[in-house]
Amino acid sequence: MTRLADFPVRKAAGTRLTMLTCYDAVFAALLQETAIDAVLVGDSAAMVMHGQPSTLTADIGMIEAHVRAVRAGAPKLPIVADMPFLSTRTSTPAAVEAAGRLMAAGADGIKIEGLLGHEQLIPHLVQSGIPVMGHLGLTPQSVHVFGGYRVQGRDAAAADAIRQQSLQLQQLGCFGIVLECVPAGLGTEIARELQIPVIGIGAGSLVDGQILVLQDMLGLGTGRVPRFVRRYMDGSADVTTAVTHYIKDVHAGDFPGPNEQYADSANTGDAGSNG
Ligand SMILES: Nc1nc(=O)c2c([nH]1)NC[C@@H]1CN(c3ccc(C(=O)N[C@@H](CCC(=O)O)C(=O)O)cc3)CN21
Ligand SMILES: CC(C)C(=O)C(=O)O
Ligand SMILES: [Mg+2]
Repeated sequence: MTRLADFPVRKAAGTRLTMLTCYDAVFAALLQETAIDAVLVGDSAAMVMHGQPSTLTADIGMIEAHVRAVRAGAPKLPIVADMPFLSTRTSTPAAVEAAGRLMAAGADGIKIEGLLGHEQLIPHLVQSGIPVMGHLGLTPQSVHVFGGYRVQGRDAAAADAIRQQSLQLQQLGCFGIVLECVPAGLGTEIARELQIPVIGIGAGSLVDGQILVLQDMLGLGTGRVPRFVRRYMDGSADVTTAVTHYIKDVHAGDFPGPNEQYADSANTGDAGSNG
């Protein structure tokens, strides 16, 4: 595990950083025992955990509850928490209060989608003691502006805008940036230009680290997954098989067995409790 403050050091050392999303205490405890560098309590929780069609319904209370759960399951795991849709857009005091709630819930830093309109907020948060991660390329909170979850930065002008914005995020004090769904060549160039690590998701292999949604890589999703996902487990099939076995065992009277129930008090001499 790596402290968020060490992210730029890790880049300088040349070892790739690994992140996954995490929304709950069970997976947090499992991930803390691996060599994962940090987890993201992403606003993708709205889609993955709450069944919503986009991330727009995530709010500060939702992210805060998931941060609390992850921190409860993993006291030492570095946690980055997403600032949800519009939480940075109404005013600086509102954004500071929202970020403060995520930090108080156990986050070690926060992630903000996009640069434009955040030029004053990002250094203010960093100066206030809150490590900030940037997020460029496909920023899902702008799905309705993009007109879908599409690859970003395909033409020269768009690629240049993302490149300029990544440099600006570095100058504003971000400790790293997530770069989502851009051509691999653009990912490579941005990683080469920045001193802070570029954590890619659909940005090719020549960036400084990778992040995926945990349920996607475990095959626990229900629908279609993006092209950039590699499946390391067939989670949905394993869960269905286990539940099918349980139903079969109950119907057959095989569950519970002798060691999966309690003996009668009369037979054990246990007088029981009257409290
Ligand atoms: N489960 C999950 N995984 C994610 O990676 C994820 C979320 N949810 N929710 C928030 C965003 C949305 N994301 C997405 C969703 C879809 C595509 C997708 O289907 N992309 C097309 C690209 C098509 C193109 O422009 O060429 C693809 O075919 O991969 C990409 C990122 C990434 N994030
Ligand atoms: C996909 C990652 C980068 C994210 O922002 C999320 O899971 O919300
Ligand atoms: Mg997100």
